[in-house]
Amino acid sequence: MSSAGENTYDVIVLGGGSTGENVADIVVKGGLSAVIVEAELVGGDCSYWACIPSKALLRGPEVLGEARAVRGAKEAVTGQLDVQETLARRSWFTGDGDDAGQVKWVEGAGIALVRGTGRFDGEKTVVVTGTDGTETRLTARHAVAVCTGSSAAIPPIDGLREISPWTPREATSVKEVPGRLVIVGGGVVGCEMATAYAALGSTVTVIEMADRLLPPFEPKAGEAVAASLKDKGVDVRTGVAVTAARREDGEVVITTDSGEVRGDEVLVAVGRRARTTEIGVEAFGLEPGRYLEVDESLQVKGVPWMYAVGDVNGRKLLTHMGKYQARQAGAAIVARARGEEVSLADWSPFVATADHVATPSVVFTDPQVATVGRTAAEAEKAGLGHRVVEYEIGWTAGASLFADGYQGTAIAVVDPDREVLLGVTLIGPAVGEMIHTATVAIVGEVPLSRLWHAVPSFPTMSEIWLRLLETYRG
Ligand SMILES: Cc1cc2nc3c(=O)[nH]c(=O)nc-3n(C[C@H](O)[C@H](O)[C@H](O)COP(=O)(O)OP(=O)(O)OC[C@H]3O[C@@H](n4cnc5c(N)ncnc54)[C@H](O)[C@@H]3O)c2cc1C
Ligand SMILES: NC(=O)c1ccc[n+]([C@@H]2O[C@H](COP(=O)([O-])OP(=O)(O)OC[C@H]3O[C@@H](n4cnc5c(N)ncnc54)[C@H](O)[C@@H]3O)[C@@H](O)[C@H]2O)c1
Repeated sequence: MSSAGENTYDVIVLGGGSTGENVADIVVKGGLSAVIVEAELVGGDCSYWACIPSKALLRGPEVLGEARAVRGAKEAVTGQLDVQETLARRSWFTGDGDDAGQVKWVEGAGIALVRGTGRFDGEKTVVVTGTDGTETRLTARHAVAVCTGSSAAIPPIDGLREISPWTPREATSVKEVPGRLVIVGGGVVGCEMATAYAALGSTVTVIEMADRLLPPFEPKAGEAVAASLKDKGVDVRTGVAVTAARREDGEVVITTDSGEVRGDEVLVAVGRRARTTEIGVEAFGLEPGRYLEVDESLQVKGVPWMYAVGDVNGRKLLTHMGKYQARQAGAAIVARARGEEVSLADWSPFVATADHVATPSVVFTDPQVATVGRTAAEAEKAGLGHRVVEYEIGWTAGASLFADGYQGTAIAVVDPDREVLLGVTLIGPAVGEMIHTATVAIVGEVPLSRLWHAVPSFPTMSEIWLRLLETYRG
């Protein structure tokens, strides 16, 4: 191996996904120098194999569904989804795997980039091995931010790994739609991909081991998504365990505790694993393959110069939360480099408090599921006093204008002592754009008595806020 370079930066960012890019940007804006080490594509999973391509695949069917739900417009929708154009639009968004645009952004932001696979080689030191075997040794003056993300988990099911199942990467970068797709896992990826592939023309089977789809969400969310998937011809099997998998005459055969399912491909969507297996964290007493445990400023416990930000710490596996953590960790790194005090109190500029109490997410199924904060079950588990308020979104004038026969539910979990929101779930078409209102109310701990003065415009779906408050008052 040759040694191509020896470089010192204030901060090394290991992994140039959406999280790593943001850590580097914040520390450079704070006056420090930073280098990003990236093994694959700058931009990471979100840009090429996750959020962006999956949402691009889902948007066309969603638009058609919205048009078909309005009398007068639906008569104009006489054709079917154009599958090739849908795939082409998806590929346009991912740049067909070319990260030149993001590299340009990195350069413009004043961040150095070293391509290759990084591994710790001593305190604050990372050795990067390029594809040609060249090694570059990088040293950090202040911090190394581990932003290596997560990869698809493959459960230890007899024969499954051997049949090279699809992971979300294959599902989101598909060039040819399979006739029959079996999806193992009815969580967020499973439900979104079932929605997309049903629209793209596949015959889809979803196998979920829990007793409902989207288990961590309010039960009505999984029920509504299951009903809609079934309407679209998807075979939804809940409470079913997969016991074995094999390929037979070009087919995949998935054996479950209640019979066999056959398909052309199988997508495994049962969650994620931390990408910490081969980065040398064992040298610092950390366990490879596990999520890195951090304090509220995203500093790795027991290793003060190391930060773990984004998916790799396992706190919230969402792009926007990784980027939020990046802003907080970046601010903490800059402050500590200046010798300034870093407050770990809730909501300080250096901590990721929203991870615990106000994480929003939108599942882009039909109907959409938009949530923030705690579900009723989570409030119960945390021992928090709570009252649940529900209202049918379709009863608002805004929703009834948005779609004929609009079906949807709003669920608010309220702290009855402080009279503030603990959590909100919205289930229905286009609710994703409404959830930020709830995020602001929860982060701001806005009392319901004050929220009463936040008057929603008529006739918009936001009228749901007034209805929820009226229902709470009784
Ligand atoms: C199908 C799917 C759809 C999703 N949709 C959404 C969505 O709509 N909204 C949302 O908020 N979230 C979504 N997510 C989750 C989201 O993709 C992740 O939370 C996000 O990508 C995490 O970003 P990250 O930067 O922490 O990790 P990553 O994006 O995984 O980036 C980590 C980077 O580190 C690099 N790396 C790893 N190891 C090394 C090493 N040793 N040396 C150098 N580089 C290394 C990798 O190559 C990678 O580029 C989705 C996930 C999936 C699977
Ligand atoms: N729109 C979004 O924001 C979005 C979209 C996709 C993914 N994501 C993120 O990516 C993460 C990973 O998504 P995911 O769907 O892979 O994980 P997930 O944790 O959301 O769902 C995995 C599902 O698989 C089930 N399961 C586990 N083992 C199984 C088995 N052996 N057989 C059958 N079912 C099994 C679980 O019960 C669970 O319902 C999500 O938690 C989310 O944070 C977000």
